[in-house]
Amino acid sequence: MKRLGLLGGTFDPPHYGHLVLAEQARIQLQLDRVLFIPAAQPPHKPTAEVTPIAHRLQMLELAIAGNPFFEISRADIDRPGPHYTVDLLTILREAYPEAEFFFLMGSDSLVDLPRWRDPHRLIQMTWLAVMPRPGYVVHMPLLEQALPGISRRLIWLDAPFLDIASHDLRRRVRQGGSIRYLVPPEVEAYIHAHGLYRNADRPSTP
Ligand SMILES: Nc1ncnc2c1ncn2[C@@H]1O[C@H](COP(=O)(O)OP(=O)(O)OP(=O)(O)O)[C@@H](O)[C@H]1O
Ligand SMILES: O=C(O)c1ccc[n+]([C@@H]2O[C@H](COP(=O)([O-])O)[C@@H](O)[C@H]2O)c1
Repeated sequence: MKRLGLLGGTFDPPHYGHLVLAEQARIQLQLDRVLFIPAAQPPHKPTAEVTPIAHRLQMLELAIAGNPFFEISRADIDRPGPHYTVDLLTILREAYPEAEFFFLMGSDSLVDLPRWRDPHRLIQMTWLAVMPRPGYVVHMPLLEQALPGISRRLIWLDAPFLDIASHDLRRRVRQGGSIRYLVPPEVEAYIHAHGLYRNADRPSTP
C-alpha cells in the first residue's frame, strides 16, 4: 500500500464529520486506504468521561461498514495509553515501511498540535491533511512560529464546513434530542439500543 490515510480519534460517537473527512481525503489525496484508529485513551480527554472503548469500536465498525477503502486499526487499543500520536506513527512505520502517511484531522486538532507530545518530530513523520472546522481558524504565522516548517507539511482539504461534533451529539442524546442525519443510522440505533449518553454516568462495557 503506497498512500495511507490515518484518522485517529475518540469517536465517542463516530459521525458524518469523521466520514466526510476520510472520504474527501481519500479522493483528493488519492489514498489507497484510510485507517480509522480509535484511541482507547486519548491524551487530551479525561479518561473518566470517555465511553468504554468496546462501545466506541463497535460504533466505528458500523459507521465504516460498506466502504472497502476504510479499515479499523487496533494500534491505539492494543498498547497501553495515553495514546500519543508520535508513538502511533512509530509503530505504524514498522508495520508499513513503504507507505506515505497522511494524518487526517480537523482544524481544531491543528490549532492544538503545538501542545501534543513531541510535535516537532511528529511533523517530520507524516503529512497533515486538514479539514476546516467551524469555530477553529488557524493562524498560520503563529502556528509556524510554534512549529517551524509545519506549512510545508500541511495539505488543506476542500470540504464543506460540517458543524457536527461528538460532544454536541452526546448532549443532544442526553437532553432527549435527535441525532438523526448527523450519524449513520446504524450508529444511531446502537446508541439507543445500548442506552449510551443518556446521563452523565458512563455506561459499562458491553
Ligand atoms: N465535523 C468535523 N469536521 C472536520 N474534522 C472533524 C470533524 N469532527 C471531527 N473531526 C476531526 O476528527 C478527529 C477525531 O475527532 P474526535 O473523535 O475527537 O471527534 P470530535 O467530534 O472532535 O469529538 P468531541 O466533540 O468530543 O471533541 C479530530 O482530528 C477532529 O478534528
Ligand atoms: O500525541 C498527542 O499528544 C495527542 C494529543 C491529543 C490528541 N491526539 C490524537 O489525536 C486524535 C484525536 O484526538 P481527540 O482527543 O481529538 O479525539 C487521536 O488519535 C489522539 O490520540 C494526540
